[in-house]
Amino acid sequence: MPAEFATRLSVADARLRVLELCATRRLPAEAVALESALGRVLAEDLIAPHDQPPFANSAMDGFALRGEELPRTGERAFRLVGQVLAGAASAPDCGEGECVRITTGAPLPRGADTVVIKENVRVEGEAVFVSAGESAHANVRPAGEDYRAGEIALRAGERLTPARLGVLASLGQSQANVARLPRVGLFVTGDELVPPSQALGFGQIHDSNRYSLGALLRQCGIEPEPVAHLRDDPAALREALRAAGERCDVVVSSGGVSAGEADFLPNLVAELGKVHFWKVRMKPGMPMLCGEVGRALVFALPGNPVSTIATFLALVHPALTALQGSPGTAQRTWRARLAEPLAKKHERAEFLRASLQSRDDGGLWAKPLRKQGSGMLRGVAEADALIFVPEEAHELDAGAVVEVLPLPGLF
Ligand SMILES: Nc1nc2c(c(=O)[nH]1)N[C@H]1C(S)=C(S)[C@@H](COP(=O)(O)OP(=O)(O)OC[C@H]3O[C@@H](n4cnc5c(N)ncnc54)[C@H](O)[C@@H]3O)O[C@H]1N2
Ligand code: MOO
Repeated sequence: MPAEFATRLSVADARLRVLELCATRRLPAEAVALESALGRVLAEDLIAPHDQPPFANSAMDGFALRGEELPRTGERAFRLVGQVLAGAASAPDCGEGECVRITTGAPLPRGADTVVIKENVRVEGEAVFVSAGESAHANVRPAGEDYRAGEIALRAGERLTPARLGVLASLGQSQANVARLPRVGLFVTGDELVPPSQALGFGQIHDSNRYSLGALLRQCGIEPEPVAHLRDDPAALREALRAAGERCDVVVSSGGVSAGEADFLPNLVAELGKVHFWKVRMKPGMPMLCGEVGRALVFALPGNPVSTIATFLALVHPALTALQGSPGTAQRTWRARLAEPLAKKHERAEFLRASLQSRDDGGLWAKPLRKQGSGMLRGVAEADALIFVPEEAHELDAGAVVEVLPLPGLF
């Protein structure tokens, strides 16, 4: 195994290295219909091609008139000269002493600058009586009050949420220019693994990482290639890695990356491509490896089910978003207070499984769960978030502010 790769990196350094690697591998843009663009990352700024709203319009159902003519005392009658409903082909003008019946969203008639809601007037034939107390310019939405033509409405790197898809549509876009999704190959390795549908023989366990990892990828909007189960056989692993390196942008694997007699992946990645780093000072997940084979970035994650999830969240998720040009939510820092004191003996950073509680005083509190073993899925299954305990923190009091990484699907 060649020695020229970094090892035992801090989580922060590993993340920086991953982001550097992704910066040189940005995925190209493609046009996608809005219906399919949820969760995708914009590849270019969207400049508003027109004002939004495109014309001044009424915010309420009522009567459009000239605000300067509103009575200061008593009431005043306005002559009703017509109506304009949302979607009408034209609107009558509003002259002195006149008013026009208007509905929400309808263009404001020329001459009018104010809408009085229908609940506040009395209509007698052609006369509309308005009392004192109304405000000039009320209930009018000026053209461009939301977005002005020419301004940046959405920025490259922003993930398309339901509201942002609405913005694109409201500005006349039927497609979004987004980064292509990474093609991800997913391997689970290990002779002990059998599918959940198969009865367990001696020393066998059901393969759970295939489902956890597949679901984590789907929550990133990525449908992985059909998952390959590889035996702990160097020839099979070599061929699978080599082939995946030709067609994938990213390869994610679980298992076979530590120090055991059947842990072949580090040597194979070094042989077929390059190891960027192996081992990160985190618990769980220390043995993870990042390298490249062919055109694919390779993330070989430790097989312990919790280690697999923690390393995915800490380092693979940021990579997947960075490849698409998004700073990503993984980089967003959430803070909470510790619901109970913590003691950590080792020198690695720790990702503790925790439940989150949003208390009445507005504070967010994180309570570590009891099952913290890296093979104990129950800990993550019952958790809302991972508490990040930095390397240097050994004793933390209840109430201490800590960084938390919400598990996908929580927000
Ligand atoms: N002598 C040492 N032993 C170990 C070290 C070490 O540094 N020196 N590191 C330990 C740590 S920490 C971890 S984490 C594991 C990681 O090992 P591997 O990545 O090589 O993974 P495996 O040995 O293949 O599996 C570990 C564990 O996880 C189970 N597993 C594997 N794949 C799946 C799956 N798809 N679904 C469910 N469970 C899976 C597997 O049966 C093992 O129990 O190594 C420690 N050892
Ligand atoms: O790092 Mo291992 O993931 O502690 O069990």
